[in-house]
Formats: sequence, C-alpha cells, structure tokens
Amino acid sequence: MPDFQKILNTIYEETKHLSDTGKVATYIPELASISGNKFGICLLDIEKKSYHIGDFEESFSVQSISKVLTLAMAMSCIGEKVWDRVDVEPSGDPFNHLSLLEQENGIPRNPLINAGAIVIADILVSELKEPKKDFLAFVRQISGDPTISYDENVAKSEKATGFKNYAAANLLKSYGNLKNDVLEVLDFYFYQCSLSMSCSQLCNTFYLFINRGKCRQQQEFLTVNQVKRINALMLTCGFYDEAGEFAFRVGLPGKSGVGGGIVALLPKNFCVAVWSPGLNKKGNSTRGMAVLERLTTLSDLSIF
Ligand SMILES: NC(=O)CC[C@H](N)C(=O)O
Repeated sequence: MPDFQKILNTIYEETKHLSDTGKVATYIPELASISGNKFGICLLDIEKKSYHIGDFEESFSVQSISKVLTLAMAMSCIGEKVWDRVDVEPSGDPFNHLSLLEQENGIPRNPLINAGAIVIADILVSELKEPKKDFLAFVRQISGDPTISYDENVAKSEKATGFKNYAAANLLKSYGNLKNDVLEVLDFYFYQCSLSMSCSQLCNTFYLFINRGKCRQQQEFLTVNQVKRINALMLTCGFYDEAGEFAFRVGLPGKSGVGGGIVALLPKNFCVAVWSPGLNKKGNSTRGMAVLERLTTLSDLSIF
C-alpha cells in the first residue's frame, strides 16, 4: 500500500489555494450559508486504517450521496425487482433534468439522478414501516455510528423550494411509476438528502462497498453481486453529465452531492471522501474532483 497520509498531505497543500474552487450551491437556501473554504479529506483502507486532513470530522449535507444508500437499502428489501422501475443507463444530463423522463414514459435512466432516486424513495416508503426512522437506522448500522442524523433545517429548506423535484415526482406519478402519495415520497426524499455526515463518517459507511457487502463490523448487508451492481452504477452514473469526465480523470466509482461532498472507492482497497463546498457548473465539487485526480495519480491506484 502507498503512504496514504503522505499523499493526502501533499494533495492538501497543492489544492488548498486553488484559484477557482467553484460556487457554493444556493438553490437550496439553507446550503448557501456554508463557507466555501471548508476542506477535508478522509481515506479508509480495507484494513480499516484511516488517513485524514483538514475538516474531515465536520458534518455537512451529503445530498445526492444519500442516493447510493437508499438504493442499497431498496436492493436489500426487494432485490432485482428495483430494475422493473428504474433503468441502469447513464443519462448524460444534469441531475434534475426531466425531458428524458417524459420521452421514456416515466422510467428514469438510473437511480442516481433525482427522478430515479425519487422512485427508490417510493420503494422505501412502501417497504418500510417508518421510512425516515428506518432509513436512518440502516445508515447508523452500516456505519456503526449512532450519532449520524438528518439536518431538519436543510430538509425543510428544500421542501419549500425543491420545485423541480415536485415536477419530477408528479411526472412519475402520471406515468404510474410512483405508488405512494407525491408529498409523502418527497418528504422522505428531502430528509434522505439532508443526512448530515463528515468525511470520516462517509468512509465508515461506504466501507460496505469496498468490503463485498459487509460493513465495518463484518455484518453482511448486501450480496457480492448487489455491491458489484451499485459500484458499476456509481462509475457510470455517479456524476450525472460529468460521469465520463470523472472516469477519465479519476478512474474510480463514486458519488457527488451538491453539499460539496464526493465519495469514491477502489473495491477491496480503499474508500475516500472529500468535502469542499464550491461546485463546478455540473454540480460536482471543483476541488473534490482535483483532489481525487491527484490521489489516483500519486498512488497509482484506480480501477484502470
Ligand atoms: N445533486 C444533488 O446533490 C441534488 C440533491 C438535491 N437534494 C436535489 O434534489 O436537488
């Protein structure tokens, strides 16, 4: 294994003063107040050794990173039946794009764009007794961390302003691909996106995806095959219309969120989380992308 701590220190110094670190998301008003200077990195290897620097222990809004976790829970509930309602192709479109959904009769391209994640949220609303509580319990279990919580202010802020998501959910409903009440499903979706986690907590949670479906405590939550599918989706769809660019520059499966977090991983090797709230035009963390590009270059580790 390379000297990860040395590599992180080098990358942190290199990218600390980037002239363009992007713009903090403001379309969810509660996210607008976050300082664009926040910057943390954490890497957890398969031996559970952790390497970190900067604001790696500070919680932030994980937003779309949560889509991987709801997908994992939905697959653990209903298995392959998920694919009757959502496809597995990259969309090549922004995360909240709607026209393909209409062209393709209400079947979202994949579970990591908003429309797909709303269908997954609908599945969980059907399957779980108390969706918000049960999903949070799932995240706490796979991370081994009972302190992880939702940020109610972020959830309420998006509930008041997430008009495109209301549009997506209504479109899905009109095609018969939403079984539950639109507002009930969106309430769950806004809460899942408001999960508040640090880079360190994200690594502990995503350990499952480098460890063939077993969490840090070695309890099995997903089959090897399910993990293979989720990692494939992170590679092809995890960065919306920048998935190609991420594979090209970084070469790892991963998932971003508009809170400025990115999680990426090399199966059976390591997972890494970066937080830097400034986003590029595609909604992905500008500095996060730069950090991960340097990480796979300096460590000579990527899936390619
Ligand atoms: N890309 C993201 O992180 C988007 C998530 C956000 N909650 C939304 O639905 O717009």
